[in-house]
Amino acid sequence: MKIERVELQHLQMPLRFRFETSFGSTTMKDFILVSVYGDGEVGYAESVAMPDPFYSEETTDTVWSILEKFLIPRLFAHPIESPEEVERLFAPIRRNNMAKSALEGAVWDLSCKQKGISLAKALGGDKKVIDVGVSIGIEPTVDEVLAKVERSLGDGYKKIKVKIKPGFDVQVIRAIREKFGDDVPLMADANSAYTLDHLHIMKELDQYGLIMIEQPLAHDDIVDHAKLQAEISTPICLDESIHTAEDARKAIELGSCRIINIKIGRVGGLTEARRIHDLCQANHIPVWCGGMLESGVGRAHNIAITALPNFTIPGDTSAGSRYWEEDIVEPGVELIAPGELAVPDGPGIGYALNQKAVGKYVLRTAHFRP
Ligand SMILES: O=C(O)CCC(=O)c1ccccc1C(=O)O
Ligand SMILES: [Mg+2]
Repeated sequence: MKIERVELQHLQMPLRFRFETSFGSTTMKDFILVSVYGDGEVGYAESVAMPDPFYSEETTDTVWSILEKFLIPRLFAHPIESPEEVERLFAPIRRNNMAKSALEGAVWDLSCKQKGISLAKALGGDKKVIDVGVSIGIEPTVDEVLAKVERSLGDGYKKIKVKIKPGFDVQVIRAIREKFGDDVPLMADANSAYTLDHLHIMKELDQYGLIMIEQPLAHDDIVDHAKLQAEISTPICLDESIHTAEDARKAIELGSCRIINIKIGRVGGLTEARRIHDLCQANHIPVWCGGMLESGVGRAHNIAITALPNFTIPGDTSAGSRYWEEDIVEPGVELIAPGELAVPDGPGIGYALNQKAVGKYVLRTAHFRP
């Protein structure tokens, strides 16, 4: 593969809403856009690390640093035939999965554009349309959550995920069930806010027919999750605890979850994301694609991986206009029917960059050549 240069851009985009989870709240999306150039084409991807190390240990600045000091030099130093080889190239560097994923994803996009095939197809996905859901943050009041649920159901979203934390959990779920009924495909995401001491709350939540409870316990745990799963009938879904296919294998063996949320950035790239997908498929564990408030670039990558067959549960990749006044891709990532996104069939991610918008949001840029 011909790789001539790499560009890093640190972007800051204002969100249309304040997004709160059990670990913090944000009104600004801060990320690194990676562009890899070769043979007249450009591949794009974005890093999903946040400015603060609250969801994971990585931050926007650690991603920049690891890319600059280690990953980009390794990519330049070792010729590769295909994007599948990038993972092995980066393997000596421990963790830093979001940094790895940002560069690996841009190489995947570049490779697809050089070959003239879509990223979804290159990964082995053949869906033309994917079902998607929304992720609703913690709000100052239950009524504000209800208003967002109502709007999301109106847009036809196929899964409603609400964030919970101790003190803002059972009453939210109960209110949603009372107002919208038992048929709403509903789930809760705790972002590791609970321990086994909260078993009584988990047993209460267990009464509401949730599709799943996402990451109730510690971010680095799979043992207590197995104990909890044995106590409740609602499937547990792991997010923060799964960084590799090996993590997924162990969690499945232990019975720590019945569903896995795959985030390309959290697992270090598209190659590992697909490996986890395949492992889960072989073990009858359904998967779905999580979101990290991505710009259109990250959203396009999420759509491509969701085209794989074992992504049977609607993910968090909702329309770009929910998040942005002006996105950095053209056309915008928008619903083609209620709760449905199209899988582009153009080369690579299938969306073009809106350079004028990028120019509006960029804080710093750096260029790298072999
Ligand atoms: O709308 C989205 O992109 C999903 C948002 C979301 O749930 C999330 C956003 C940032 C960090 C962690 C999570 C999560 O899934 O836990
Ligand atoms: Mg989550």
